[in-house]
Amino acid sequence: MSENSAPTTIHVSGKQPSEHYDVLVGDNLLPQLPSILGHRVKKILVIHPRALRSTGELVMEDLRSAGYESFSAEIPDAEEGKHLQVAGFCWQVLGQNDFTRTDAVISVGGGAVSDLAGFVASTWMRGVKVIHIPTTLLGMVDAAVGGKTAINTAEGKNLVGTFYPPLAVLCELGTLRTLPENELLTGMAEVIKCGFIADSKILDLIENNPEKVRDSQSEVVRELIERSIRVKAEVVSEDLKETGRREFLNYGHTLGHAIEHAERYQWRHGAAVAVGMVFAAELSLAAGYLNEKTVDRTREICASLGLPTTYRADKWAQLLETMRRDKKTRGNLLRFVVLEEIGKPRIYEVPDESILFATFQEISE
Ligand SMILES: NC(=O)c1ccc[n+]([C@@H]2O[C@H](COP(=O)([O-])OP(=O)(O)OC[C@H]3O[C@@H](n4cnc5c(N)ncnc54)[C@H](O)[C@@H]3O)[C@@H](O)[C@H]2O)c1
Ligand SMILES: O=C(O)C(=O)C[C@@H](O)[C@H](O)[C@H](O)COP(=O)(O)O
Ligand SMILES: [Zn+2]
Repeated sequence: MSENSAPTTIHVSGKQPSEHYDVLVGDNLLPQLPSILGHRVKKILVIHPRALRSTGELVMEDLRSAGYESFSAEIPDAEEGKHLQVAGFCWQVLGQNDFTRTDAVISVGGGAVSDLAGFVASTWMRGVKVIHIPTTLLGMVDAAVGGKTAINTAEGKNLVGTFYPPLAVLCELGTLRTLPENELLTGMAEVIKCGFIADSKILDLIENNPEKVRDSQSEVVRELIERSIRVKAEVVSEDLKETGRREFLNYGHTLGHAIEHAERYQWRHGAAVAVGMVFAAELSLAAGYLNEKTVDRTREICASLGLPTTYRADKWAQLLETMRRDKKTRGNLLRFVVLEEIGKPRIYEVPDESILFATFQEISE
């Protein structure tokens, strides 16, 4: 793919002016930062993990040459970064450097970084601007878009957070060059999710391009990124605060988050979501909505990318306990996103927990 191909702009809208922003996908997007930030911003905190130190420095150099005062906060890697203490460290850096309400935060990293940085920006002085520069596939197609921010607590994943739309999202495709293959493939789980809940062309593209789908710089991966962002942008533009349709983006996540918690976050989010999607497809079948062919397709497409499709049988009691704290739960009522058919998700209110256990037998080893 040419490094100079024109960027694609996908607009996210909302009820308030602050809920409108662009997601840019392409190469050499950093020069656009000053026009996005505007002239009132003076100081910028760049939040990144150690693995993205050199990319963070590049961003800071660009900002300095554009006249901004820039600072960095290097945070622990991956899920270790989504902790209250890490947010506290970032608030300290903002405080010690006299950041005011007109200053800004930029995240450089995967979904763990944009979740944490978004949370920090939304709470510092009750909200300063944030721009996300996602450097993983998963960050580009999902985490950096849509305004959900989060940290974990001992009891579960993403239990504390805010809805806080960014000022912009810059998906620099070149940053994916250094992404390990496992990160690219686990990110594909969220792409597959978009395929099942909204855009079946995504599934065709993955099935028909087994090699290109593993090449982060291929046209196929770019198309998958853009299609997935469009799915997410469309949903969150209508329902930022998850009062309805946004719950569909949680397909595969009820069990997925419980697996991440059971594994003490040693599994990647996308890997856990892959198992969660197979479970959700089986539950859709057990509930009488979905056909067996689509369940098989779910298993096959995940397996074709090396994503897990089964989980430990002995963990059921722990998983069920954690799922009771899922954000879709209402009182004692567990609620799952299921499919009627591809592109037609719906909510299933679990009438009797025995159906969950029976479904788990279909995916446990
Ligand atoms: N807010 C949302 O809407 C939303 C949506 C989906 C997922 N999430 C969250 O996102 C997180 C998962 O995101 P993720 O899969 O990006 O994981 P991650 O942020 O943990 O990054 C995965 C790994 O890739 C490394 N990395 C990142 N970019 C790299 C690059 N360009 N080159 C080399 N290494 C690189 C990171 O250092 C890390 O070790 C989870 O915490 C999940 O809950 C949030
Ligand atoms: O954006 C959303 O809404 C999603 O559900 C997207 C998910 O892929 C993502 O993992 C999200 O962080 C899960 O949110 P949560 O509310 O279940 O914590
Ligand atoms: Zn997710």
